[in-house]
Amino acid sequence: MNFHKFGKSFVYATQGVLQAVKTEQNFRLHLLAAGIVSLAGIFTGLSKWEWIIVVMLIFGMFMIELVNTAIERVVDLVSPDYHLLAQQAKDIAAGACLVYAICTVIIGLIIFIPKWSVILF
Ligand SMILES: Nc1ncnc2c1ncn2[C@@H]1O[C@H](COP(=O)(O)OP(=O)(O)OP(=O)(O)O)[C@@H](O)[C@H]1O
Repeated sequence: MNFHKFGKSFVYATQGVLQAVKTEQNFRLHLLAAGIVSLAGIFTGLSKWEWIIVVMLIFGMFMIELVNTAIERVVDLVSPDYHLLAQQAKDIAAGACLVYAICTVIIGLIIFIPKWSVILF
């Protein structure tokens, strides 16, 4: 196993994440949302399995946003001018983020609402 190559891949991947944090407002919004959900989880008191689901949803959102950003970059590179396929590629990639975000909201509500109703009523 080539540890030097592995180390370099890790550095490049970290650079990619930092690049997305620096340039993508949506990514920073997801970071903020992740912080709020984590605080809500701490104050609500989630079980181990609920935390596992919440952490998977949060990191899944980061992952899909990174893939979306990569698609946007490639589209901008190969099609700086207007093209219907470029539009569709960007819109479909954004649609994937939207679908996943809706999924996280639904699962979040399923986890949190019963706990909040016990606390409140
Ligand atoms: N080269 C292109 N050809 C056709 N339509 C495009 C092209 N680039 C962008 N668009 C359209 O404009 C929308 C916004 O694109 P824009 O590049 O401004 O933002 P983005 O890269 O999708 O997102 P972000 O603002 O997060 O970087 C796209 O979803 C797509 O519908």
